[in-house]
Amino acid sequence: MLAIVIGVVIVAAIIVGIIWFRKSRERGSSQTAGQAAGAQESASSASATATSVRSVAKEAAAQTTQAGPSAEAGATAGAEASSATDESAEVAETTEAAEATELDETAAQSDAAVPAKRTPVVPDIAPVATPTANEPVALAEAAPAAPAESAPAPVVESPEPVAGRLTRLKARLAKSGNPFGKALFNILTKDNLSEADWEDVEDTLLLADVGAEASAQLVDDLRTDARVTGKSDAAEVREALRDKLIDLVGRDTDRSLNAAKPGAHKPSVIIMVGVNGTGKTTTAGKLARLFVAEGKSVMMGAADTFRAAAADQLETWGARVNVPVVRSDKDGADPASVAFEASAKAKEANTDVLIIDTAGRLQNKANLMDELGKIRRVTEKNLPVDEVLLVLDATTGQNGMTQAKVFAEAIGITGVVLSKLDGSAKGGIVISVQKELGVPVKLVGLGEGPDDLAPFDPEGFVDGILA
Ligand SMILES: Nc1nc2c(ncn2[C@@H]2O[C@H](COP(=O)(O)OP(=O)(O)OP(=O)(O)O)[C@@H](O)[C@H]2O)c(=O)[nH]1
Repeated sequence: MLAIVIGVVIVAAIIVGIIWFRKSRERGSSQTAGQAAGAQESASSASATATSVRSVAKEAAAQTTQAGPSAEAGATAGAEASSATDESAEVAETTEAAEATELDETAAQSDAAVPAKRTPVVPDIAPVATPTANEPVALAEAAPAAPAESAPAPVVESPEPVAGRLTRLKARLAKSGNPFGKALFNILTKDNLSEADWEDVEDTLLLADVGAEASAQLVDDLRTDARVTGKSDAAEVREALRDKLIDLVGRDTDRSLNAAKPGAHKPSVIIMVGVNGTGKTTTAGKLARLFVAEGKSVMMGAADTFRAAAADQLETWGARVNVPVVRSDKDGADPASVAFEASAKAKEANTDVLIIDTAGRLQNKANLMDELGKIRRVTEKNLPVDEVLLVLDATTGQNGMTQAKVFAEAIGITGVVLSKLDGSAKGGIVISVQKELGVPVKLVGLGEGPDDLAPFDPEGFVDGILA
């Protein structure tokens, strides 16, 4: 009996032991499962962070993809136009590209931090980020060099000093087929001048476009001068003739440009007028150089909107001596609006001189009056007009005189530029134009070279035509 009881107790103890062992095993495995779930959660959150960084990286990479071609376009535009807008666009695009690269690297680092979840995502990033991020960076590095290569700094010239220009050009004047003074001298040094010789003197003057009135006056003066009629030596005849010619040209006339006078307005405005083809644009360019040679600051206004190439021509002249040109990009724009803008800009920049080029091709006097009057009026809203220079082609002689009078009536001129005197046999126009228009010849054009414009000097001119 005792043995049976002991056996039952042992069996019960074994059963309790088994139950306890099982329960404790179950508790242990649920803890492990919880820990496993926690670990899984952290892994997912790390993965989420990585995914969000990647999505920023993707976005940046997408911007980079867009930035690629536009940066290229920007670089090209910058090279061609050196536009500030393009440059800043380029800078912005370049920054985006660099940021994209940076973000991409960050994303890659984050990925590296969660190797377990990274494997399926990496191929997503890699193909997008790598090629597109690198392209613009390469372009960005190349971009600053591009404008320097395609737009070399223009060479700025130093114009020839003004003093002595006419001396240099005197020889050209003598060779120009213009030495009517020399023809006169040859007649006047003959012995016993006959009436026919005096007629030859007058004809020579008329052919040289001295004008009827001035020619008759000169012949009278010479006939009464004992140094000429008294059959004295050649040197005396030459001296007498030289004196008379200088008097006729105007020995003491004030020929200085108003802009160069003490107390000139600043900016001092000069308007160039004249018939088409006389050399207005060329003279405006040469005149700018003349002022630059004197150390003055200059601006030009391209109000010749009639001839399409005139503004380009003026810009080329300006660029050579660093003189800015105000122009319209539209062909046939209102010349008065260009003059207005030019005078406003010159005033703002406080330049010493503003030179305004105008068109010469006007059908009739009413048109001319309207256009030139308007140019003058709108300019005067900003600045007073100190000078109106009429450019007269010396080769056209008396024909040009009629047109010159129309311009003088239309706008009122303060001086004449006699262009193309180097190729003219009609240098006498210097005398007749002054007599008929009542204004001095202030400048002469003696060639197509940039510095072939000189202040008119009566003695130098007479010496040139007597040589
Ligand atoms: N030989 C010589 N040629 C000159 C001189 N001045 C101007 N020219 C030439 O004359 C031609 C016409 O000059 P432009 O300046 O274009 O004439 P423009 O008056 O502005 O002409 P439009 O705009 O049509 O009214 C050009 O070939 C110039 O080189 C000069 O003093 N001597």
